[in-house]
Amino acid sequence: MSSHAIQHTSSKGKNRRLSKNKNMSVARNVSRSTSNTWNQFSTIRFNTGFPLYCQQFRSMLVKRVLFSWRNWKLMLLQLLVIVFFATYLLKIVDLTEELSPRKMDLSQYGRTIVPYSISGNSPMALNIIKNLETFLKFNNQELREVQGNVTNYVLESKECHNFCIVAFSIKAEQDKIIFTILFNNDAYHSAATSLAVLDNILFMSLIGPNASITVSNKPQPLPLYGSNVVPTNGIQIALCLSFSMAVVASSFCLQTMTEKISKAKHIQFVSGVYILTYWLSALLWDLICFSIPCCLLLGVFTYRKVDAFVLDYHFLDTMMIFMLYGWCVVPLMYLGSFLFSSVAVAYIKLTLFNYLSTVVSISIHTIVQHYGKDLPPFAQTMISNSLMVLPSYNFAMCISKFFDNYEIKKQCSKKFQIVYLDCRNVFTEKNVYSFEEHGIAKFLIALAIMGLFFLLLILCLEFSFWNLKIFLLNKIIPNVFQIFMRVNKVNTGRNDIMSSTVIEESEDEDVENERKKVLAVSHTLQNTPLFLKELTKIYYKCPVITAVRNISLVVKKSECFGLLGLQEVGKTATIKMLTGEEPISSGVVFIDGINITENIREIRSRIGYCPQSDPLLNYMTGRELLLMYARLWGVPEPDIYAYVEDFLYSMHLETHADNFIHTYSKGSKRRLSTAVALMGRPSVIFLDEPSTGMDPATQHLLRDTITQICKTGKAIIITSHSTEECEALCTRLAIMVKGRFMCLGSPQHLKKKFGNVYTLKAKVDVKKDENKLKDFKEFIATTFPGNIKFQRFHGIIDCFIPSNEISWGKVFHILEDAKLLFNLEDYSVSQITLEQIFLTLANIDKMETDEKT
Ligand SMILES: Nc1ncnc2c1ncn2[C@@H]1O[C@H](COP(=O)(O)OP(=O)(O)OP(=O)(O)O)[C@@H](O)[C@H]1O
Repeated sequence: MSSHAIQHTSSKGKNRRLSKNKNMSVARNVSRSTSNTWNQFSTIRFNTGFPLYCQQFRSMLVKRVLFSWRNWKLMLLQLLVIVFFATYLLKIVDLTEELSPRKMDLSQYGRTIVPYSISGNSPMALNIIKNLETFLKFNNQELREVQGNVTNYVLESKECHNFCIVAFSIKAEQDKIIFTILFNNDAYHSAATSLAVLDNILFMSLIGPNASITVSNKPQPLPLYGSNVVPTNGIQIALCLSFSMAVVASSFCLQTMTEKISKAKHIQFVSGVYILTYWLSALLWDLICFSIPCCLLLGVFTYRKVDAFVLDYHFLDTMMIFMLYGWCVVPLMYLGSFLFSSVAVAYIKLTLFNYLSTVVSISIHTIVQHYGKDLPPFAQTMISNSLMVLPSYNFAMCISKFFDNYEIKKQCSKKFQIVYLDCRNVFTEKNVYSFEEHGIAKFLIALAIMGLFFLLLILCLEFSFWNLKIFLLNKIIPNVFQIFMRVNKVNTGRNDIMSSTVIEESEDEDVENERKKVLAVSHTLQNTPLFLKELTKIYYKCPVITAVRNISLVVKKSECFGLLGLQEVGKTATIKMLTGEEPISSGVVFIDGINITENIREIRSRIGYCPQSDPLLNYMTGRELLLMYARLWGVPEPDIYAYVEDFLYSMHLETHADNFIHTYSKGSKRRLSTAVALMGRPSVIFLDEPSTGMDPATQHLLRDTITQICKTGKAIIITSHSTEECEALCTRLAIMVKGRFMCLGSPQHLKKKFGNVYTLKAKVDVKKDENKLKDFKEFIATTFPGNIKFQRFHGIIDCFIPSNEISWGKVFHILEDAKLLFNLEDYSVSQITLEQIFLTLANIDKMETDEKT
């Protein structure tokens, strides 16, 4: 069956490429082929149970892999940022615990002036001055002899104030020479440098002009702080990694957010994907992705010689810490994505959250450790335990303590131990995985438990989200609103804000009959594909918007029902309620006998849905997307390629099948979204303006496809602005105005019912007499009594006159007489079309207003 379908498809595709102008004949061929195709589909045995679960898991995993693969530039950029930051920050921290020595020589200060004064006459003193001159010349310094006391010169010379670091006073007496060195107390290390200069010239005087002494200032290792003498580098390393980790972790919200915003997630659930499959496959792939930057960080540790994390198989421990952090933080990012409605905002805010939560939690931890001794023990425990809710805190603690533990053991095993270290056994022999103060066991366990908790929270939210939403939107918000209204009424004396929800208006006979039918035999009709009773949708904004008002309807198998209406009349709101995108405010909806409010998950696997905006995954090709949805529905693998090929063909998409969706035109995207909605085995298919942006040939093709699908027993609900489309497709339709059905019935019925009307268009010459227009209106109203609706534009009157008992001849006779009487320039009378019925009913408010004026 399948291979036959593919051959059939390709030959037809070739025909179409031969001539662009044969679109209509192609459409007819398609009609023949699709009717066979849809019949063949009804014989496919869809997978269920475990095979379906595996198939769905596979398709969800493939989707994630494609997202990462196709966004490789973004991923690469992220990896580079992570490696760069980690490498750079670890360099700043300088982990070689011994600080580098600083040379104590004058050239460190640039070119300086070295003033000296000499008194007395001694060959030795002269030799020393000579050596001083040689030494300073070699170091590019200026030697300057001053007369009198050098101290006075230093005090009085402005130049010396800025450029003198060292000054000499040499006093030769009978049996001794007195050297006095003055050093600039404002400059760092000037005392040591001055002595180094003196030592050098004395050494040169003793050994010879080539002798020299290099003096360096080399600090001791940094003292180690804390009650139990714990090095501080661990915390610094954790802080260095925190930014990289924040960037990586928050990137896992990207795909989830994209799918949520484009409604692709909703459509995947509508296509039957299990909640568990959706999230577990996402988590599995994201953890695999998370391991890549972690491996790179191990490389950075090796390069920066952070031995604690790599030597002696410690890279395995480090990897375990990283992966446990991933397990915990990735579900948290998924949860975070529930809060936002923009991908960029979510990414930035979650990155900030991850980074700041590390910095803040470590700061709190440090403050409590050093200054919290006055706090009662239970308060200390409570603070540190509450911080353990944060994945970033647990991760930072694991990294810090793991590093500190290794370093203490390393330092204590040296022959000469650092004086500040406490190398008692209690600190050196403790296992790093212990629950003691230096151990990381409790943080690892916290990461594992919190990860599981976040994952369960996601699943709980997904399972109970619908009920929560119903509770919030139908119980809490209306009550809060009522209270607000009462307060408002008391304060302002007004009572008009809610009044829009309780307007009682007379109803069309057919609409009323449908309601009566629904109310009378609701128990037997509930098993039909779609059953709605008194469906209402209220948006609690200011002012309150009643988007859908008490509509009742039954749609049977093989029926295509059209919702026709102008913009903002409640078509999409109705569809959103019927597909579980939004909860109903009041009323009852049954799909296949299942109550939508009580069992939304069961409902989702029985509907197909094409929303108004295309719920597509732009990084996939059309074929990949349809393959994914076919797998979600459980189409068996041997049939799946032919199945998808037939959908591509029936939607005229086979030439674009292997192009990325982001390159598709609006019309092609619409066709692909429609194909997604028609796939699988839903009982009811909802198509919200499916033909928007399609060319006429493709619209024709779509109509054929929908007609054929209807014949297989599915019910289709379609919203449209086009009467032509509804007339061609729908077995019944309703025209919606202000959230209500204005009329309901088959296109023929509506034409018959509203067709006993003539449309009269007349142009009155108002230049001669402006009152003629008004007079002519009154004349029409009295001559053709009944339901006359007027529209007026610049002297042209457009109105409907009842055709009951008035023949064409009589109408023309009356109008010929009126032509002279009312200065008619021209007029025409014709039979009303469905479009005019639609426009008349849809515009009824505007016309009523016009009529009053
Ligand atoms: N989420 C919402 N919050 C508040 N008001 C809303 C919301 N969604 C729809 N509405 C309001 O409900 C009314 C009906 O909107 P709806 O989207 O159902 O119109 P529509 O008939 O589908 O129009 P269109 O043909 O343009 O899609 C409008 O007044 C709209 O502003």
